[in-house]
Parts: sequence; structure tokens; C-alpha cells
Amino acid sequence: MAVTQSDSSATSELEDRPVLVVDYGAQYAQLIARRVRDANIYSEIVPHTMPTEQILAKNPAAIVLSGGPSSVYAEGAPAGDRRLYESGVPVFGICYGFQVMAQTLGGNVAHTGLREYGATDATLTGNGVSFLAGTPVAQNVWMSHGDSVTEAPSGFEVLASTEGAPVAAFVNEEKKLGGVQWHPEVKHSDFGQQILENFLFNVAGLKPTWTTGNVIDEQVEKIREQVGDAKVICALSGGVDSSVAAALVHKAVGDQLTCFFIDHGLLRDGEREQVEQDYAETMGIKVVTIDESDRFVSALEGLTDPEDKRKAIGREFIRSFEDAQRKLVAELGGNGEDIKFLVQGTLYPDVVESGGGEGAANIKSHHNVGGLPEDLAFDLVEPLRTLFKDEVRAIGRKLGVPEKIVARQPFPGPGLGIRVIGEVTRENLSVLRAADAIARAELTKAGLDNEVWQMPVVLLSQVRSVGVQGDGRTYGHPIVLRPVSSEDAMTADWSRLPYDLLAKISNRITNEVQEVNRVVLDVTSKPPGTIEWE
Ligand SMILES: Nc1ncnc2c1ncn2[C@@H]1O[C@H](COP(=O)(O)OP(=O)(O)OP(=O)(O)O)[C@@H](O)[C@H]1O
Ligand SMILES: O=c1[nH]c(=O)c2[nH+]cn([C@@H]3O[C@H](COP(=O)(O)O)[C@@H](O)[C@H]3O)c2[nH]1
Ligand SMILES: NC(=O)CC[C@H](N)C(=O)O
Ligand SMILES: [Mg+2]
Repeated sequence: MAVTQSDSSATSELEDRPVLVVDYGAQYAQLIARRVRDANIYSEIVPHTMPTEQILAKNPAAIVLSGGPSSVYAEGAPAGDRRLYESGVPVFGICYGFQVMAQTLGGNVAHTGLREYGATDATLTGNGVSFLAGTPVAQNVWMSHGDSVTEAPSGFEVLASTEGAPVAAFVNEEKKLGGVQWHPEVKHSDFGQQILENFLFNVAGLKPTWTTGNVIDEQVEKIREQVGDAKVICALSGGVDSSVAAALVHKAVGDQLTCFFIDHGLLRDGEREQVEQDYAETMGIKVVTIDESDRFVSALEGLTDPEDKRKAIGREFIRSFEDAQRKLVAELGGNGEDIKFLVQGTLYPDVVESGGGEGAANIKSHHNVGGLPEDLAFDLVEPLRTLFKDEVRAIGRKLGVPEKIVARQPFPGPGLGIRVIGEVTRENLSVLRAADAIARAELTKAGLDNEVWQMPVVLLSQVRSVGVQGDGRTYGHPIVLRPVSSEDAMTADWSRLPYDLLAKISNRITNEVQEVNRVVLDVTSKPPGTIEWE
């Protein structure tokens, strides 16, 4: 396959020494890890329930403590551990993390009655600006707190204050400990990235040596270690994540890999042919297509609850891979035990939304994480599990995965199954498929494919409305257009597509798809909506 050599500058020191983000149940833990990686330093998240000795055993280069919903003085709140701060590892606290550091080291945290949410003016104080170096004396920061540090621990210098937080940032340079009350990880904090980098580079003394090339080298090594010379199968959808996962595994173990693309009958118009063609043309990886549409459509019969549908789809995916595994084993003349590794292109958002983050709620069971059956017999190989889509795209480009695949808009594994609201039947699928094909064709024609993150087209099969067509009454179904813009699918906004384009799509769908007499536009951001409707 067309693979370029990645940097081989990964050293075992880097590989062994991540910056650990301790997650206190934050909304933004994954964003913090992401910002650290943006600073070219490898980062991973660990739960706050992990014992200190286990955290330190991971040999972290530095630790960042996240925010969290608790109050440090409340009963049962996640507690700090002095040993963490006395270990010599640099620690940076954010919001709850800042408060817990203050409390543990003898400072004071109180409910002052002065809450701050959203944009807040901060003023730098003190002589040495430390990790606030290079940022203006008055700056806009993003806050989200009800408690405040009222007294810094002794030996700490206060670096900034706001109206509601007299101690809004502090540092002990010598001990390499510091923190802020605000959220430097969100884009709305004006100098957030710079502040994090100042701490990591200047206070903690780290070097920005991690790149996507390092991920490639590290993952290739890990994959080799995990699978040895065993055969491996990959769940390949033709999407960005599984293509990049397949390219990584292929780089690691070459022809030990066979990819299976499941046609579950929930694909879009022309998708199967497109995937087969793209792979044959560009990737040079063996891909076997399996037609399983009967299996999936019958498993979905009678189901209308989104979670039931997702779980059924997750289960049938695995059953399909088990069949594929048996066939491959028979072909190779071995026994079933020989192939136990299944590669999936799972990303971090799939994991958090499935409730896999520390204390994170289950929003929806992604088929490849929360939708997996309990009796899963495969050992999963998921080299992208801690990453976000744009990071995965960068890795894909570095591996030489063609732009056509890397730049593709995401399409969920459960496919049209979660875009038919109500029961999934062959009839409903064919209505949705026709409407979706029109919407996609017009978006492409308007040259806007790269402007939108993705545009789900949704059929409300349980809703009917009255219309008039050809002077006659119709009683048809609505189609919803859900174009969104996003950076990482964690948050999203609805895309302001040109009215002419929307009019064209609406007109064509109602003219060409008989069962549809109404097209509506979803103008909800995420949150509160999610991107998909189920
Ligand atoms: N039709 C399919 N056949 C085989 N595996 C699939 C199929 N659809 C999804 N998968 C597996 O489920 C994983 C998660 O799907 P998901 O849609 O998140 O990723 P993707 O399709 O690889 O990328 P993208 O987000 O760009 O669509 C995939 O990476 C792949 O391993
Ligand atoms: O492979 C997948 N399996 C799933 O079960 C699944 N559910 C949602 N998605 C995709 O994930 C991103 C976030 O979607 P939501 O805002 O709807 O949660 C969007 O890009 C969705 O298309 C899925 N992908
Ligand atoms: N975002 C946070 O970490 C909040 C910390 C704490 N719950 C407070 O309200 O002050
Ligand atoms: Mg997909």
C-alpha cells in the first residue's frame, strides 16, 4: 500500500512518559488531553479513582488535574493525596483540580457565594508571572465555578485574580506545582493554549517532541506486541477511522491482516461499490465484502427504541465477524482459536458517549463500544481509542491514506438504521436512501462537502403530515436535514447552508421521493442535540 515512512524519532523515554490528565468527572477532560497533544506532548486520561501509586507507576512526565462537579469540602468528594504533590512530578490543577491542590497542601477553599460562569475578566498579580508570562495583565478567561480558593497554600505565589476568585492562579515554581481557577483548555479562554504550554515547557521543563509520527511508531510497536504472528481481522467500513486503523495494522503486521466490509443493508446508495472501488484503487489491502443485509434487517424487526436498535446492530456486527472468522479459518485450514484479534476504528468520542469516560453519562451506545455483546470472544485491537477525528486524519495523511478517504465525512457504523426514526424496514430504508442520495449529490454539486462536518438525512417514519401535490391531498413523511459543523464531534453547530441549496434539495426530494411531502432543517447545536437523531 501507499505508505510513507513515519518519523522514527520516538524514543522509549517519550513513549514511557505521558502527561496524565486526572479526570475528576470533568466535561472537558478529553479536551485537556487534546490540548496537551496539540503542544506536541503525549497525553492520556486516567480516572481520579486510580490510586496514587498506580498513577506514579505510569511514570508521568507531568500531571494535569481536571475540573469536576464536586465541591472539595463536600462529603464523598474526590480527595487529593499529598504524595502526588510530593513525588516531584510537576502538577497543574484546573478548576476542581486547582481547588483540590490548594486544599490538600494547606490552603483554603470556600463557597464564597460569588459564582462565575462563562467569560470573566482576570487580572495578573504578583511579580513573577511564571506560566502566565507573555499574556496581558488584563485578559478574558472562561470560568465555571461556585467555589473559590480563598488562601493559597504556603510557599505558593498568587498570579492572578478575578472579582469572584481572589486567588485565580498560583504557582510554586520550585516544586513545579501550579494551577488556575479557569479553563485554559476551552477555546474561549483567550490565552489558554499558551498558558498550558508555558507550564509544560517552562515550569515542568518538558520538550515538545511528540508528533503524529510518534503515534504511528508507538502503535505499530504495540500492535506487533499484541498480535505477534497471529492472523488479524479488521472491521472496515471505508470510513476514516477504520481505514487509518487498517493502515496502521497493515504497517505493523502486513499480510496477517484481512479486512471485512459488512454490507448490513443500512448503507447509503452506492456506498458498497464506492468502498470496494476506493480500496481496490488505492489501499492495496485485502478487503472482503460480506452481504449480511438479511441478518441485520430481521434483527431490527419490531424495534423502535434507539438503544435497542443500537444494541441489536452491535450484536449482529460481532456475529457477522464471527462468521467471517470461521470462513477465513476454514480457508486457511486452521482452527478457530487462530484468529482472535479484531481491529476496530474506535475513537475517543465513541468511548465517552458510550459512558466509558470516568463518571461520564451514557448518551448513546456506539455499536463498536457500548453496543458490543457481552459474550464477545474477540480481543480488540483499537489503536485510535484515545484520539479525536482530526488527529486521526493527520495520522492517516502521514501514513499515505488517500485524501479521498481521509477527508470523507463521518458515517456512523449503524448507518441508516439510526436515521430511520421508528422501525427499520426495507421500505423505510429505500425511502431514506433515495432522499439521502439527493441531499448528498446537491451538497457535492454546490462544492460544500468540505464546509460541513457531515449531514445526516433523517426519515421520521412515525410522523405524517398533510400536503398537497398535483392538486391532490398527500399524507406523507417528513425528511430532516441535519448539516453540522464540528471540530471533533464532541460539540457541533448547525451549518448555515445557502437557502438556494436548501430549496433545491427540498424541491428535488419532494418531487422525486414519493413518500416524502415535507423537508425540514434541524437548527439545533450539540449540546443540547446530538448529531444523529438516535
Ligand atoms: N459496514 C461496516 N463493516 C465493517 N466494519 C464496520 C462497518 N461500519 C463500521 N464498522 C466498524 O465500526 C467502527 C466505528 O465506526 P465509525 O463510523 O465510527 O468509524 P469509521 O466508519 O471507520 O469512520 P467514520 O467516522 O469516518 O465513518 C469502524 O471503525 C469499523 O471498525
Ligand atoms: O461508528 C459509529 N457508531 C455509532 O454507533 C455512532 N453513533 C454516532 N456516531 C457518529 O459519532 C459522531 C457523534 O454523533 P452524536 O452526536 O450523534 O453522538 C457523529 O459523527 C455520528 O455520525 C457513530 N459512529
Ligand atoms: N468546573 C469545576 O471544576 C467546578 C469545581 C467546583 N465544583 C466549583 O463549582 O467550584
Ligand atoms: Mg463510519
